[in-house]
This record gives sequence, structure tokens and C-alpha cells, in this order.
Amino acid sequence: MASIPESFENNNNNKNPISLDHIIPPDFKNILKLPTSHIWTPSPDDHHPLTNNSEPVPIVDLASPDALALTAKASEKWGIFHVTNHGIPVNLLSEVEVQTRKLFELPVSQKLLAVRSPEGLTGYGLARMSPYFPKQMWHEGFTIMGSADHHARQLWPHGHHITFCTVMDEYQKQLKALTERIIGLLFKSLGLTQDDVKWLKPKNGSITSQAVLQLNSYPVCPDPGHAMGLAPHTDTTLLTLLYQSNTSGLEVLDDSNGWVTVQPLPGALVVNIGDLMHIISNGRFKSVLHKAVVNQTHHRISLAYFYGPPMDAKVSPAMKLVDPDHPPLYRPVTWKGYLDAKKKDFYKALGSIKYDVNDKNECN
Ligand SMILES: O=C(O)CCC(=O)C(=O)O
Ligand SMILES: [Fe+2]
Repeated sequence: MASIPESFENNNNNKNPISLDHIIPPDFKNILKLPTSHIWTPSPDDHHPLTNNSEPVPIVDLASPDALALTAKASEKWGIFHVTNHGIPVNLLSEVEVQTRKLFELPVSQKLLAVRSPEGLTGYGLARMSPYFPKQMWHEGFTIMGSADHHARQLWPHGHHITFCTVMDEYQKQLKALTERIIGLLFKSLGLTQDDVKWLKPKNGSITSQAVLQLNSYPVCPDPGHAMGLAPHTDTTLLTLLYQSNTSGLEVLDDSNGWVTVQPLPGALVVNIGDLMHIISNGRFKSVLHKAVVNQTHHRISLAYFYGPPMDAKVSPAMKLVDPDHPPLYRPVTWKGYLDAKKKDFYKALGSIKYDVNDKNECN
């Protein structure tokens, strides 16, 4: 089975190696005027986000007896929601934030010691979606898969890597359990049992999921109105769990209200339905377009925990959700295949696996 590092590789069989311009972040602290390379022309739907008069993004209290129904409703209407009473200790959240800030506050020369390789997935660098856009984002990231030890030693050769890795290991362990719990709720709300989605598990049973922890940093920006933190995208995952600390910046595109700010809720985590969950739910759960904006006063950080099935497991609309009135919307696809589709045409990946009305429908 392909492992995540192979499958996420940028090499495209070395036909299109990613240029270093799309990997190496600039020294944001020393940029006093937004360079042309970072100026984004506003698009028609880039109007000011509605923070006051639009309906707020829902909050699901996981300890509530209504958690199941609320999760389903929020996933159908929004594709994104806050969770409270999630069981991740507040001091662990504060600690991951401290460690993340420590990393991004290192001098650029030191951060570059842990830069992601052109073929690689993990380490320090610009957003992996950078090559798909003509302009640069006001963003730097650090990607972890499993242990961060290798790159953390490059950042901190004199010992701090141990604390950093201990905190990130614990966070990943707890987030994995929470993500699986929320996925269980989502499946249950769709009427699916473990058996209905057993094809999500690999045949040899050795690896049951794949996950990536992405630390995002949005430095203070001299001209936030013309800059972009993270360009609009949907997540390629089953589910993403985001911790956005206390600085706002995350916005989601609401069909009727345009861009809506997901205001940080102290101690809460944000759950974001990914494209693969949208496919399994046969379009019932929304995979929402979201982006991150930047600001002039606060260095914003966020941590995104991306969770998906084994790379080679076939993902398709669940059979139970398909009937003559609800034909399958998408063709079966592996996560690996879907990532390749996204590499080919970033915004058209879902469309590329959508059944044509004339197709003979089949599903798992
Ligand atoms: O920083 C944020 O609020 C959003 C991050 C995000 O969407 C991502 O990492 O995929
Ligand atoms: Fe995202």
C-alpha cells in the first residue's frame, strides 16, 4: 500500500517538480510594504464578511443528548461547526499554541534549516497549494506526519525538540481519538454502521487511517486588505479539526451570505467536513469553501489536523444512501487518486469524479 509520504509527493513522476519559489517563505518581519507578488485582486464575492447580521456558525456541545442531531444538521447546512466539551484539555491546547508560536518566532535562517524538500511533505514551507495560484499567500507552515523529530532537531539542535515533539505527539494522539469519535457520530447520523463503511479499512488491517498535522502561521501584514492568508479551498480529507486560538481569520463561503467569519470560541475546536466525507454522504454533508485572511496587528496561528482513510481504500457514496431518487453523485476514488485529481485541476477535482447523467451508475 502507498504510504502518505509517497502519495502526497509533489513529484508528478518528476514531470513538474515544484520550484523553490513555491516552498521557501520570505522573511515576513522585514517586509514593510506588500510586494506585488503578494497583492491579490479582490474578486466579486470578496465583499466584507458578514460578522454581525448573518447566522453564526453552529456550536455542537458533544456532551449534549442532542449532539447527534446537531452534528448532522450543522454538517448538512454548513459543513463546518464548533465543538465544545470535546475532551481535549485546555492546557494541552495552550501548550500546542505556545510550541507553535515558538517555532514560527525563530529567525528565518533557523526555520529554513527544516525546510520541506521539493519531493517531500513534512517540514517548514509555504502552503502546499501555492503552485496553483498566480499570487503568493501571506502564510508559512510546518507539516508533521507522525513524529516531528527529524525536522524539530534541525530547528532546535540543543534540546528543545524533545518538548516540542512530546507536545505534538500527545496532541495528535488525542485529536485522532476525537476525530474518530466525530466521524462515528457523522456515520451514525447517516444511518451507517461500521459494517457499511468497512471498506474504509485496509485489507491487511495494519493501518486504519492517515493523518497530517499542519501548523499554520499568518504573520502581521502591512496591507491585509490586499493580501491572502490561505486561498479559498475545500479540504481533501474525511474530516479536519482546526484549533484557531483566539485571533479570527477563518472565513467560510455561505451560499446566501457570502464570506462569513468563523469567530474563535475559547476552548472550542472547529470541525470541517472534507471532500471525502461529502462523497461518502452522497452530497448530504457539505464540504465548504473556506479561506484565511490576515490582519495588521496580531500574528495568527492555527493548527489543522487532517484525517483521511488509508491511501488506497476506495471511497464512494455509501450504498445505503443510494436509491432511485438519490443516485450516486460520485465515482469511487482512493484518497491518492483524489489528491492526484486535485493536483491536476485544483478547483475541479470533485467535478472530475462526478457522474455524468449518462453514466452507468455503480457504487460500493
Ligand atoms: O487557518 C485557518 O483558519 C484555516 C486553515 C485551513 O483551512 C487549512 O489548513 O486547511
Ligand atoms: Fe482548510
